[in-house]
Amino acid sequence: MSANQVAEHYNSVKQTGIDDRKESRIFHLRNFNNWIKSQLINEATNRLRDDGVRNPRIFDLACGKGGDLRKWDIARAETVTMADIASVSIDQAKGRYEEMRQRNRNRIFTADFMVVDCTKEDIMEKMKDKKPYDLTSCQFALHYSFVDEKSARTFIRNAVKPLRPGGIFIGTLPDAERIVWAARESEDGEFKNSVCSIRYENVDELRDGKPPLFGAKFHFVLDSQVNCPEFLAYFPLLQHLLEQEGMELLFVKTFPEAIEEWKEAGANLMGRMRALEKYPADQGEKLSGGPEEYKHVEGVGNNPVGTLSESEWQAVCMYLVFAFRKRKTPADNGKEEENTEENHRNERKAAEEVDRSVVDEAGEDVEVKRRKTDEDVFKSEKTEVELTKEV
Ligand SMILES: C[S@@+](CC[C@H](N)C(=O)[O-])C[C@H]1O[C@@H](n2cnc3c(N)ncnc32)[C@H](O)[C@@H]1O
Repeated sequence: MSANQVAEHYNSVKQTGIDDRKESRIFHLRNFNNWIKSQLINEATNRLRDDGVRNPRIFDLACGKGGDLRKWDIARAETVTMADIASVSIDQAKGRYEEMRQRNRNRIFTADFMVVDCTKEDIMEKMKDKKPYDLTSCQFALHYSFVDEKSARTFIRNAVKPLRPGGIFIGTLPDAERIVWAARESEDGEFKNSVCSIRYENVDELRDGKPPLFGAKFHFVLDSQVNCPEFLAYFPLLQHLLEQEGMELLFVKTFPEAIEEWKEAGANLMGRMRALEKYPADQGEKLSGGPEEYKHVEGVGNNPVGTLSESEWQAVCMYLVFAFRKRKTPADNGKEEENTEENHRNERKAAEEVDRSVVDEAGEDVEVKRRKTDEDVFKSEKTEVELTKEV
């Protein structure tokens, strides 16, 4: 499985229209994943504001078709560099950006687009603008690089090298421990429900209890769309590799933990993004799954709640969010001291802005209903990190 095959796969994925997306069995799951990304970006940009950065410089690594462009506008980005291995995706991202720029009459961040294999090339050599970045975001993509150690290390270096000291690296990725647990629960290494299936390729590795740290291949099919093979990225290993690149962990959460943390602050946005499905459905509307998918909310009677079908929830439980910060050297800290007065002024301005945006927000209130089976999500495997020397 080479990076070229990943590019070929993503280049051949058909772009879907809004109507197709609405009809999809996983309409709410997709919206939900977008909500998680929005909350994560929000959390990171709030931390940057605390550092006095109001218009962050952003590197969107493995940006795909530019699905996060609007989020960068909301984050008041100064500039965004978008990189992906799939040239067709980069063309679509450019097209979307141009549309946004025209709609906003040029009052939008500047953007730069690059087709690049981040497991092989040095991104810094390709970047036109060498000024350091405040935030790198890598959504649902980092794990592809875990095909082997060299690729993973190169990808990770590319993610963090462009950051300034104090800069933040955020991302989402499949939760390796959860996936191994789900595959082990099944007889043939395949977990399956009505929206997704996850098959671990080498079942013997699971039986031996030792999937490899790199090259642990699995196949994820979502809503019948076959994806290219993916690789487990054990979080303790990822953390170890990032620490070697001068990063420190801010947080890691499973998606269910992230929901618990962000559901109040993000409730309005959740309503607007239609991240949850209304149960019971309005008259004339259909639920996206069969009745067996909503047993956990059967008791709500006529008081509608926001929820996800059981199968979508199981898919949600397969992911993690994380954030790391680039460590500052004593010299960097000295520079920060000199700017303290300016930082305070910026912080006050930013606080006023946050207050205003809260007042501006209008949207349906939603209630997040958790499932009884949540506890299952936190079962984990012990991971040992044994690595070869620097590649
Ligand atoms: C699941 S998509 C996620 C896209 C986007 N980040 C999002 O959240 O919608 C994974 C992306 O990773 C990109 N990718 C995979 N391997 C890559 C590599 N070696 N270098 C750059 N991009 C890569 C793919 O082309 C694809 O666009």
